[in-house]
Amino acid sequence: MSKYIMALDQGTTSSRAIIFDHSGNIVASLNKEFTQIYPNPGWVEHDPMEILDSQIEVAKAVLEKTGIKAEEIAAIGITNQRETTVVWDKNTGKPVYNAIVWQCRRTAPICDEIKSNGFDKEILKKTGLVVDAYFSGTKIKWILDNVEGAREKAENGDLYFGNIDSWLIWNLTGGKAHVTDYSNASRTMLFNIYELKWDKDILEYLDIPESMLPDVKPSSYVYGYTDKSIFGVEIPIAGDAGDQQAALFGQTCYDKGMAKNTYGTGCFMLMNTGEKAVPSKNGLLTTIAWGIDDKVEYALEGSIFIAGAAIQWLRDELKIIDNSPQSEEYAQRVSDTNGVYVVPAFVGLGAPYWDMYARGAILGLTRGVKREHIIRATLESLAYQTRDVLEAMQDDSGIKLSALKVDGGASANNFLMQFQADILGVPVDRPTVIETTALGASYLAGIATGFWSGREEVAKNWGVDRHFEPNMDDETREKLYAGWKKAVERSMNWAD
Ligand SMILES: Nc1ncnc2c1ncn2[C@@H]1O[C@H](COP(=O)(O)OP(=O)(O)O)[C@@H](O)[C@H]1O
Ligand SMILES: O=P(O)(O)OC[C@H](O)CO
Repeated sequence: MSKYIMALDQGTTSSRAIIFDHSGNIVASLNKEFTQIYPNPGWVEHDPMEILDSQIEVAKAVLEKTGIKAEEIAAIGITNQRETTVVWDKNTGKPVYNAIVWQCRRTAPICDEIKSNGFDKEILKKTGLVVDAYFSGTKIKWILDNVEGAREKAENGDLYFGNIDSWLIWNLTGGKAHVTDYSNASRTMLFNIYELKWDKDILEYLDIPESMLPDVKPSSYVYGYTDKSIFGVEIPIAGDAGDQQAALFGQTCYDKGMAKNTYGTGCFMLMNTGEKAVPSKNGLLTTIAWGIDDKVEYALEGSIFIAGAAIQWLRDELKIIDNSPQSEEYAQRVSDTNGVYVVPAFVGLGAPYWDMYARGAILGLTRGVKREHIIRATLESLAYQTRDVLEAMQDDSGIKLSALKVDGGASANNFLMQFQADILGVPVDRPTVIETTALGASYLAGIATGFWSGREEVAKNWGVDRHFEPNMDDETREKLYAGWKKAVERSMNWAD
């Protein structure tokens, strides 16, 4: 009777519900954008209640739109913007503060202090992460130190911390399950990715009570059931993974050396490194890909903070395009950027630079520069940033990619994908389903509940929509890329 799986994909800019059938095809999808809150320069917040409401609203609406009954949903898979931090009172269910978003830079001074004490080396060794305001640990500390009464409540055991996955699961199960999965835990900067437990030394250093933290479970596992009041029936919640790890799973990168790049708000390249965690020499992160059947697999990750968000900036702040897809048409009206580079370091730079104080820059402006050039340069910046992390990844892993699998909203842009192949000198493969984040969460939930037998079965669903072959001579490629490196240098170490 149950014919479908529903994925709830809670991203940085929108909450999405997608229903998949047994062949991994999208039956229906709905999404809702929600408010981005910028209280100070470099600060980013979300309202956890708006996130929860928008997520439940699209889940109900997608069922209504298709006429599919809740009984026909075999399981729900959750996937989420990672690192974003919610702290709530477990007695009232109310957040004590807005969610502090992964992009938020407010905890840069805490990170500087960690580095000046040399504790960053210990953190890197235990968590695989470069100390940065990106991760949840310092965000929790900031809330406990700055929200009146929060520390006292936390010490009394009244507060829960969660990334968005935990916040959603706790609410969807009617407050029964306070859980997360290995992939999300590995993004908190509090989880020892080798011993697979919360790290007492880091918790002590940051003064975070362990009682706030969720139980860590596999990524494909029945965490609980939706409260009857939501869909009228109880549906198992059986998949949970951070959105980038879910995309790796949805792209069926199940073997060591397989990699994908997701072009959403940010851009995240992950390579499966199997049962071995590979430390990086080049500013990449070592992270948990997923935990299945009590075993974890690891990945190397290049995290780029601003990708599609730069296209939204062209739309919402500069107002030089009406919608994101229009960027493709404008970019193709000119044959190059007229020497312009856009470095979208709006919230600092992630991999491989890790500069919390870098800020955005437009370089190479002359009087002949038109909006088409700026739009094209903004799109090209996604491809240059990807080359930065691909080079680091190939060096760390010793593996040369024969093709790069892509997905996410901005991978629909053909100009960008062709330029990407050109600037990498590596072919780019776009699959038929570019909503691989949601697909991966569905696979995890479907595998846990027997809807699919396992990875071998779902791997058969992957197919190419379009292959982009590099078509640029080496000299042009290297000249353009050298210009990018020069532009990045100018944007670094800017903010106080
Ligand atoms: N055709 C396009 N060209 C360029 N960017 C696009 C295009 N379509 C969507 N985007 C960008 O992709 C992002 C949305 O992708 P999505 O995968 O939904 O992201 P997220 O999960 O981070 O919310 C937005 O930032 C949007 O600007
Ligand atoms: O919302 P996305 O898809 O850009 O993903 C955000 C990442 O999970 C941040 O680490």
